[in-house]
Amino acid sequence: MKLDNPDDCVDSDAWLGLWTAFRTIWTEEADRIGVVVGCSGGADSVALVRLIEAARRQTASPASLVIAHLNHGLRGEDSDRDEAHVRSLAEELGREVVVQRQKQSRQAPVQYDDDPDDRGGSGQRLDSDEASLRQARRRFLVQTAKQHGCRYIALAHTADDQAETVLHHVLRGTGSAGVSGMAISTPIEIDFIVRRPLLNVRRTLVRQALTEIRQTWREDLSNQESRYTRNWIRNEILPAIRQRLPGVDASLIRLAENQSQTDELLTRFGRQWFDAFVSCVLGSDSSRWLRIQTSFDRDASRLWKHDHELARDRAVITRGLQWMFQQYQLPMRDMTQTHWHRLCDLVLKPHDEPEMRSVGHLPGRMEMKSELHAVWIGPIRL
Ligand SMILES: Nc1ncnc2c1ncn2[C@@H]1O[C@H](COP(=O)(O)OP(=O)(O)OP(=O)(O)O)[C@@H](O)[C@H]1O
Repeated sequence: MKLDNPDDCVDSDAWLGLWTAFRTIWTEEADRIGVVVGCSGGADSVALVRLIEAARRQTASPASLVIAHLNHGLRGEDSDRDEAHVRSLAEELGREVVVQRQKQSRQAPVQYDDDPDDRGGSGQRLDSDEASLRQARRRFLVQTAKQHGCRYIALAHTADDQAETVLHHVLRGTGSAGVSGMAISTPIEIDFIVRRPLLNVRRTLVRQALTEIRQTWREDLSNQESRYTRNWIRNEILPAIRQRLPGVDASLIRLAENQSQTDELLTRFGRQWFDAFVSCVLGSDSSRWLRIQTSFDRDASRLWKHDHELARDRAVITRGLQWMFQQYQLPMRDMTQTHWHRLCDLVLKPHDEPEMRSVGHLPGRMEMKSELHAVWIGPIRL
């Protein structure tokens, strides 16, 4: 069966169902934008490559589609077979493939704004190993997008991944952002957008569709082991809950949708708060400091003058501070609830003397200072 065009697969109900769900998110506008697709060789990402390829051909779009695979090399020959599978898929489609073999050295974790699994604490060591792999993939995908002039990075997360993510966050303890799960579109590193066009699709539909169109994929057998908390939730916890509450996945997904609406609103206020109250100041030794205005006397904060309560709302300030950390790429991974509370308290109640005083440290060897009408954080390297 030829797979270049979705019309070639009309005899597959599952493929058509998958194509329709994909097309509600991946519009014709998306066809005109260069994309890097992260492909592990697994069912979901193989399907995503096929779908984006079909969309490109349907609209005869010349925009690039780069297939990117990071070979972590953790499963010996099995990893090499995954890589070979991705290479042969790219060759069959006549698309460029970028493969990188990961060096087996530990790199310092880097926080990415949109990775919900990276929010809210360190968790167990194994889980943080898994988070490091995910971060290495993100670094690689962003780098590939930069090198190929692509704006989109497409990932194949499904509705099942969303349900697992939300439950994982709830069990581990999370803020509102964690309960929102993953978004269909998230900006990353200013110039790029992570797209998740399969986020409303169930994993079973993907597999059924691939089987019907006779497209093979690689099965990562290590996913069946429950060593990682994420796999344990996928393999043991969710199936056990489903036996008694068959609608659990839908409930978790709905919870994420509802929460993300509230969360968007909070982020909007948080950004406005940041714009009104935060400025970056060059220190005497050419280091930089962030100055957080705590009074309403600047022109920029006029917006907030008529709504003092909102400007002093803890949730808004905390979100504004988190936005500030993202904008200046400050190390957020090691920030605990206690750090956020401490910062928030300082902003709400700075010292009432005019002299600046050091009032503690933050992760990443940063210092907090407080004075009348302002809190300072730094030094930071830009
Ligand atoms: N080794 C990899 N190289 C490039 N991209 C990857 C790699 N592993 C995963 N991705 C991308 O990141 C997404 C999320 O990763 P995750 O580990 O949750 O997926 P997965 O279980 O490997 O699923 P699948 O490959 O079936 O999509 C994948 O859907 C895929 O788009």
